[in-house]
Amino acid sequence: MSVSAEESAVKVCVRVRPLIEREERATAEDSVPAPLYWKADRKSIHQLDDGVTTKSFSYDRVFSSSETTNHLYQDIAKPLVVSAVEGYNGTIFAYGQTSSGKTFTMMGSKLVPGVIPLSMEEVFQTIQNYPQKEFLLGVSYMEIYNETVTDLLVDNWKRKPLEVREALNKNIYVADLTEELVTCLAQALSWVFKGEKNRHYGKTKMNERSSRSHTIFRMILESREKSDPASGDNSEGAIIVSHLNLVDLAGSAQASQTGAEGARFKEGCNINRSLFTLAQVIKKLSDESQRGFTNYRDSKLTRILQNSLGGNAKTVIICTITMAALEETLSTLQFASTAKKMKNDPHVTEVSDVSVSLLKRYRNEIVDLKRRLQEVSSVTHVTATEKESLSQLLQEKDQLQKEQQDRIKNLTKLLVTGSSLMPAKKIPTRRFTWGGKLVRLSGTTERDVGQSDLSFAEHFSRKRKADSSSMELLEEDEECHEEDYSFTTDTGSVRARGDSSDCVSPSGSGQKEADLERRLEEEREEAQANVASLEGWLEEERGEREEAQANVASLEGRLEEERGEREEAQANVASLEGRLEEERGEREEAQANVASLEEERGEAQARLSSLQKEWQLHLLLAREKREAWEEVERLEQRALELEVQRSAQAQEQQVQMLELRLADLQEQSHTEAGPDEQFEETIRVCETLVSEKERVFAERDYLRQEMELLLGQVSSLEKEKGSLAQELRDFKELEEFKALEDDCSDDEKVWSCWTRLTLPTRLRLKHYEHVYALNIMNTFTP
Ligand SMILES: Nc1ncnc2c1ncn2[C@@H]1O[C@H](COP(=O)(O)OP(=O)(O)OP(=O)(O)O)[C@@H](O)[C@H]1O
Repeated sequence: MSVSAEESAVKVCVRVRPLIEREERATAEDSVPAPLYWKADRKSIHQLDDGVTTKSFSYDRVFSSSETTNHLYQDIAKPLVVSAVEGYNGTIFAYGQTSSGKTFTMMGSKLVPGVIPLSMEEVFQTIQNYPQKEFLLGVSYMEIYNETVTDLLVDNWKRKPLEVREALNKNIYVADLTEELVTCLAQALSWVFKGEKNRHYGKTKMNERSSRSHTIFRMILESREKSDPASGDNSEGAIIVSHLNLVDLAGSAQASQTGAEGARFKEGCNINRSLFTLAQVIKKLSDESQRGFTNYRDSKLTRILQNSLGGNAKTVIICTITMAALEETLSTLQFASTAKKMKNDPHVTEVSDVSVSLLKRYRNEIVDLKRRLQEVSSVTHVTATEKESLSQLLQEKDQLQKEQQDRIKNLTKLLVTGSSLMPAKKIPTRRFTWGGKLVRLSGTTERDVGQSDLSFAEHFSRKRKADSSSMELLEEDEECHEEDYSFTTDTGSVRARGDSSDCVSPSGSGQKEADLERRLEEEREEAQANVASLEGWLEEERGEREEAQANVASLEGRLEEERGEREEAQANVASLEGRLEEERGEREEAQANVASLEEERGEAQARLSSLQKEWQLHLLLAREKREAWEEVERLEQRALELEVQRSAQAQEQQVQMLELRLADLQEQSHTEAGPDEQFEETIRVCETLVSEKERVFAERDYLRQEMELLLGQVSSLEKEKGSLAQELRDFKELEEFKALEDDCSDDEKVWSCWTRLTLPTRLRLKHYEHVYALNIMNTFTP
């Protein structure tokens, strides 16, 4: 049966988790409202940046934080569960960062049941809609922890790593995984809870109870059109086998966020690695242009879910997010968008091979036992005396009858039908609590792939070896058929026959002896017939043994093959080790290179710091020089002023002296000399005064010249200072250029620096035939 394109597409929905206490608390500490990076509507999610939408993603459905798990289940999971009952393989898995609500969605709690318990309930309810069909249901629960697959339905002390194998028909199966048969919801749930208890949880900074492993809860459903084994009808109708996988993935997280150390850190690495492989596989499958080989082998998770990723299954992905994370939510949404492009090829799988279907084998066995029971029941009419002689035979017969009846009852009860799940009626039908004991089938996964060749006798001997603790767990639940879940097992279709063996026929006394002899004769014949039939059985058994030996031989062949594979794997390991060795060598070389580069860097840094010191010194000297020049200028100015002052004072003193002299002379001339002498004296004084005045003027001119000379000197010093400052700048640029040339391999950068150099610096560089400058000139200058 093929399905529409819509059904073959993988359905992807997003569930938004409400803010949890940790996020609220962080907000309260900052006393600012939690930053919400996202906004959601019914079908899409938008990224917000300051209230403005920057990116949008669309999915089949987006569940807001106010929508319940039941909403989600009804909308997206229920159709898949119903189609699993109809015979399609189905997988639902939850993906998202740690603490985003995957386990809450898949497992839920007592008050808010998750997708797994809701699906179990749905399976048993849906079966009631198919009264013409009979079902055989099994459950398994496995965990992938640190890349090791283990069985969650066995007790801790018995748990061992399980191997993932590929059957001849290419189906992937987990060898030796327990598959428990269930006949009612309570039983199924009890296995879910048992597995849940055995699962690995741990505390991290992000989640008080973080799943540290991926888990896959699987229900195996076998169904076929109903036939009545009691009536001997053993029509060979096809059997449909489907798997319903309910997967709770561990969450991705950065070690820094979770505060993971030691074992938690290792778990985190393995989780991230397998999620990365899952994302890679999905990416490959969603890219139409990349058709071809998909490597599912890089992680156990993708290998086990191979069928659900681009294969024969309907798949639903639930991505869980929180509005209070940006990066992690973005990465989950990107994963979801990629997964949406993936296509599967779901179809109903029918099996006709008896060895593959447990249901078929049970049916055949029931019919066979019925036939044998009828044969044994054909012994009738025995007298009281015969009873005595044949009591032993009768006991054996009764025992055989009882065993076969019990067995028919047990096998019939394992078949789940719509009527067997009907709510209990008031009419006094005979009810069984479930079979008394659990039938436990270790290694039944082999039947999935047509590998098992166990006879029913083996199954029942295994039943006796069943784990007593598991049985105790279930025995309580068996009682809940009526009270808790209103499911009951109707055994009306199974009736024990042959109870008429107690009937005794009356006989006449005359013929008694003759009758007795006749009957003894008949009995002897019958006994002979029984012996013959026993011999026949023996023959059959011999045949079976031979068949078993053939199976052993074929198993040995497989063992041989596996040995070959192991050797190949060992060779691969050796070659990988070789590569590892090479890589180690390369790493060491790279480390040596890094060390030498480090050394060079150290040297360069030392040079740089010495250059910086030199440069500082240079600056200091330049400053001192500048200050010295300023001081010289100031002193010269001062000297000039003093000189002018001094000469002015000297002139003033001379004038004063001359005036005094003149006054003396005038006084002398009044007292001592006559008019002629006085006149002569006056003339002399005047002449002295004139000559004195000329001398003073000459001196003034001399001083003026001196000052001009000094001013000339000052301006030349000014010029010299300017050229020194320019030289300093050039020197600095030169140093910068040299440093850039040493450190930089980027021509463009060097060129841009070159263009910023002043012309004298460029000329100087050219003048010194600086290698790089010349190169640059040749490369860039037109
Ligand atoms: N839809 C929801 N409504 C209310 N509380 C929720 C919801 N989803 C998750 N939570 C709460 O958030 C916390 C983390 O959820 P849960 O353990 O399911 O996350 P997880 O994704 O499975 O984390 P991990 O990957 O670490 O196992 C739990 O306390 C859970 O009760």
